[in-house]
Amino acid sequence: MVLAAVAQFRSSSIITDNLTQACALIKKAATAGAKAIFLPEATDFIAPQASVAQLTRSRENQDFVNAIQQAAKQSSIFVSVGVHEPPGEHQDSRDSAQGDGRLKCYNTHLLIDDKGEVLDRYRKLHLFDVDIKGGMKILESDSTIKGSELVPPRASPIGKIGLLTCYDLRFPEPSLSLRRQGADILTYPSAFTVRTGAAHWEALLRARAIETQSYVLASAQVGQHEGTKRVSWGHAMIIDPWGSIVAQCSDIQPYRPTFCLAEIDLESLESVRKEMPLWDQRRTDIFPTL
Ligand SMILES: O=C(O)CNC(=O)[C@H](CS)NC(=O)CCC(=O)C(=O)O
Repeated sequence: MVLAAVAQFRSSSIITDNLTQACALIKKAATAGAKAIFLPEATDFIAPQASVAQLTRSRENQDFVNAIQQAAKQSSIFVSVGVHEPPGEHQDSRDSAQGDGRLKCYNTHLLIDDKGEVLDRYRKLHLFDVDIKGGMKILESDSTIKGSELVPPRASPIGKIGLLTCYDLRFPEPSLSLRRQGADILTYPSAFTVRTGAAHWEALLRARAIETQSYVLASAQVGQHEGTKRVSWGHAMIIDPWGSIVAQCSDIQPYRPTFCLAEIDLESLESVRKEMPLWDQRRTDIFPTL
């Protein structure tokens, strides 16, 4: 069995501050014995929409990913982290089809190994464009280009990791597809809103764990993001393949950067899947295979 750490903290618009707290958590999780740590969506910064394009292209933001890679290497730990990624170097031809002249970014989930190499780069497929009465109006697509592919699960010391992000949680298709491709662990670095988080966060995470019979690791932004109207729900947690919440970060205020830890037990994952063989029972004669 191996330990995984799932982080919870509040990113501001100061990239260097966010880097400092992320690196401190990486080190601490490694010292606690974790083989992988999962940092939230937008760990690099959360800022007003108007500054997203500029911050995404800033020097500090380039340095951010390099420094996280160094930290992973120094502490010999896998790191999953959500960042704003400028299109360009890794741009694919479909980006231009979505372009409307505005500078945009990808909402990218990076998986970095214990040598500091970026193994995978998943770009959020579903963008959070909503207008909720009593909640928030957010148009993520104003600043963000949607990704165009799912990344196959990646082998790691804690098992095969499937990469998703935040709002993707509401769509069962990518989690079913990742499970079919061999994932043991689904990861949802997030920044849920308070209104939708209170109503849906835990239910959705547990549903994804139960229906895929996989671990679900859900890191989260928490609290009020300075200079914006945004408040994040927190409640970062780890759910096992039976649907039990096996670890959860504190909800005591004032919020401090923190993580929760849980053993990833792939043997019990296999017995859950064997005892209730959902994958052999799927009606692929009636429903399409995802
Ligand atoms: O880029 C950033 O600044 C960070 N990204 C986010 O906060 C994203 C897009 S605005 N948030 C969500 O997807 C929340 C989903 C949610 O709350 C729900 O599904 O209910």
